[in-house]
Amino acid sequence: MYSTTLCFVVDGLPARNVLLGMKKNGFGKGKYNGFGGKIEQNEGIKAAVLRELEEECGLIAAEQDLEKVGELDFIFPEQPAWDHDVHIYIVKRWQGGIRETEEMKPEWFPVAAVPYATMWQDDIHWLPQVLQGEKIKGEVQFAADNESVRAVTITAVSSF
Ligand SMILES: Nc1[nH]c(=O)nc2c1ncn2[C@H]1C[C@H](O)[C@@H](COP(=O)(O)OP(=O)(O)OP(=O)(O)O)O1
Repeated sequence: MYSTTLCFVVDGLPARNVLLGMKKNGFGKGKYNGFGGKIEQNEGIKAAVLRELEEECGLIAAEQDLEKVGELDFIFPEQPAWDHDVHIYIVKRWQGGIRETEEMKPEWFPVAAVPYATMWQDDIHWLPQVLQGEKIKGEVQFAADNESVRAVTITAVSSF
């Protein structure tokens, strides 16, 4: 099981607007998501969050501006090599301008218009809570098509 990061850029918490990226290549291509990717060997989790944020949408933030809001395990019973966990963060303060990169095309969405139909199918089960300011932990198990959700368990947690 490998570890990844996922960072949502918001204008406050509860969020009114969230920055999502349309993934242009690789895992999750064609889906909107927060910014993130694999944590490299010997890399701290927050350092990985900041590296991926800058690589994917050009924004520069500091470790103290990152707020951990979630931890999920993604399980693919038909494709165990894809099993991974994700450390989810929110950032409300940043520097630099948003830019499209080779990996992602960023776009702001009002929270009421988050494009869940064009996102990973599990997101509707936990992202609304996160954008409201809740913290969550859980597990998502995918079906045989490695896309549909077979089972989801999400619990609210008070802190990380
Ligand atoms: N079911 C799911 N729901 C979700 O919201 N995000 C998911 C997800 N499954 C994976 N992700 C996120 C986690 C992570 O930010 C990203 C996948 O990262 P990967 O590193 O596997 O992909 P990349 O193709 O970007 O590879 P690298 O650039 O080499 O890290 O997608």
